[in-house]
Formats: sequence, structure tokens, C-alpha cells
Amino acid sequence: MSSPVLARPRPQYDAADLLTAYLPGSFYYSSRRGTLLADGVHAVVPAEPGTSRAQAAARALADARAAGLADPIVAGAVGFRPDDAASLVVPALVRRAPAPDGTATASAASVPVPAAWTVTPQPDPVDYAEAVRKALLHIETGDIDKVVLARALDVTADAPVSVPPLLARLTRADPAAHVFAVDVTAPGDPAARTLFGASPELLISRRGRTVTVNPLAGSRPRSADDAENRRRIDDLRTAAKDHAEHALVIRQVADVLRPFCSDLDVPAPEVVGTPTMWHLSTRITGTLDDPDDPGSSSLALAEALHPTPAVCGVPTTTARDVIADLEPASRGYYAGLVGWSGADGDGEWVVTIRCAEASGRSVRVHAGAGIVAGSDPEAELAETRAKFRTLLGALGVAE
Ligand SMILES: C=C(O[C@@H]1C=C(C(=O)O)C=C[C@H]1O)C(=O)O
Repeated sequence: MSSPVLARPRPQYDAADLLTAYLPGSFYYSSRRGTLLADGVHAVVPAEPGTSRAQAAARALADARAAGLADPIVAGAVGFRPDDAASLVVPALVRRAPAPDGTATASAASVPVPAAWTVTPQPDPVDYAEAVRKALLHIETGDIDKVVLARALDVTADAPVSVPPLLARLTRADPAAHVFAVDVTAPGDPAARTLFGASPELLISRRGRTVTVNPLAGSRPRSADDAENRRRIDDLRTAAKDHAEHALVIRQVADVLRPFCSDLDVPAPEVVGTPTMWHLSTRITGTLDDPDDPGSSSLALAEALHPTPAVCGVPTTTARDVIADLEPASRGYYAGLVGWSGADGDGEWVVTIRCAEASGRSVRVHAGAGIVAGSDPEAELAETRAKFRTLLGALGVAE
């Protein structure tokens, strides 16, 4: 006699279901690879500043498996500097769905966001341009070849900010973006704090032996006019300064990956677009020598690659010191990494850019630009202004 069927079918979600199920404290991540919503905390991954988060994550994943958690992952964000905070957990529950299809999130996107905002730049744009001039002096004297300088906008609403409609708007504006939300509430924070954004920059994606890395560097703002966009794309395609800036990033990224890979394909850069920007982009693919080595997990590789010169500079340590000296506030999670990694080592991590932190009625939006020999302070200021538009557009803040 056949036995009754006891197994229930696995629920099938789409991206909109997961967005609807998002609650403050959830981890949300969507990209072309799929959508992931993680809730609850099975274990916090200890993140002592300066220690390997990948090693701590591997131990937490092994413990979670031993405790009977099926297919555990580590998910969250790691700050820019080694002494910045990290927010990495093994979630209790993970739900997955296919990639957002552009229409799936329409209803959440139509939820109104606050209408009245005040915007305060940090620092003042004049001071940012001055910091770029100082960075150019470091480049002239030969201390550094490149440094990325960032600034922020403090945006305050007339009502508490709700993150899910913002995620839906970011997804609708750019279905190809890596859209994320991570709880980064720290002890002593008066209200929950959420890091969220739509990063165009893949730090690393790993599936089995195959890794993909997609650095961006060298940019032009997108215009509303098609003919002007064609001019800007042509300009970016041929600009020696931008290609030199891009090459610095690609060289370092390829040098970091090569020891892990039996082959590495580094094609010529191409121009890619987001709704606000044009970027030089190189999609590098590699085959891992030993995918079972814990040092080749997606988080271990992300940690090895971070910070790429797309967000820090060349050489890394001096550029990081110049950033600490010239930027008035700590970056925190901005320009760090955000994503997830499974117990088998597969996963996906992006560079934490085109992002903001929301807490109560306040949102801090970040943007930076790469400074190399030949950079013009006013053009770099304009570039950060254009990059802010990704988040300001979702918030409905007029420039
Ligand atoms: C630093 C940011 O963007 C990075 C800097 C770029 C550049 O300088 O051309 C381009 C893409 C990103 O790698 C940011 O968006 O905040």
C-alpha cells in the first residue's frame, strides 16, 4: 500500500511577495541572480574589527549546520574600514524568489513616501571641491595615484521613512541593480537603522568554480537628452584619464584574484548605463582552483578584494589615510560590502554604493568620485551630485 504524501510543496514566491513580507530587521537582496529575504537571527557572526569576517562566517555556518539548520547562509554588510562595524548574521529563515521582473514590485512602489524634506550637505560642496584639490596635491607629490573622495546628504523628512516602498522604487528604476536592505542598528541607536540602496557594482558573484567580478570606474552623469548621452558615451569610451583610472582598478582586482584562479578572463572595458550614470565597466570571470577551500568562499574573496580602488584608491593604505584625513565623517557602511554567502561558499557581494542609511525621519545618502591626475574638482562635485540622484529619485527629493 502506498503511504500518504506527507511532504508539503515548497512555497513559490516572486520578488513582490518577498518585498511585501519585508519587515524592519529583515535582510533583502535582489539582483539578476534572484531575490532573497532573510529573517530572524539564528546566530550573530562575531565581527571583531580587523579580524577575518569570512573565517568567523565559516565557523558560524558550520555550527548552524551542526545545529540542524538546512542550507544556512551568512547575510549582511561589512563597513569600509577594517575598524568599522559589520552586521553579519546567520538568519533563521531564508526565502528565495526569481529576479524582480520590473512589474512585480509596482504596487509597493506606488506607496507614497514623505513629501516634505530638508537636505543638508555634509560637507558643504565648496569644502568637498577643496578636499579634491588637496587630494590632487597628494597625487602631484606622488603619495598616491588615485583616491576616491565621498560626501553625504542628510535628508530629513516630515514623517518616519518606510524602507519597502523605497526598495520597490529602486528596483523599478533599475531592474538590473543589486537592491539591498540590511539592519545595521548599533547599540545606543535611538531607533532602528537600515542600510539600503541599489548598487550597480558587483564585487563578486560565485557559483561553484566560476567567479564574476565587475568593477566600475570612470564615469559621466546621464543626461535627459539622447544626443547628449551619445556624446558622453563616446567621450567616456575614449577619455585617457578615465581609462587610466579604470586600469588602476582592474589591475589590482585581477592581481588579487589570480592566485585563486586557474584561469582569469579580463576583457576590454565597455560603457554601461544606470538610470543616473554612465560607467566604464569590466566584467571579469575566473575559474577557481579549489572551490572547497574556505579561502575561496564568496565572502573570503570579497574580503580579499575589498577595498578595490573603485572606492578607496592606489595604494590602498595611503589612500585610506588620505580619505580619513579629507572626509569629515567616517564612512561607516558606505563603500563597504553587502551580500550573502552560503555554506558551500557560493554567494554574491556588491560594493555598498548608491546607498543610504535610514533611521526614523532621517536618511543619510552617500556618493563619491575617483580622483586621479587631471581630475577637475567641479566635475567631481557634479559627478557626486549625479550619483545622489539614484537615492534622491527613490525618495522623491527634488534636487
Ligand atoms: C564611489 C562611488 O562610485 C564608484 C566610483 C566611480 C568613479 O569614480 O568613476 C564609478 C563607480 C563606482 O565604482 C559612488 O557611487 O559613491
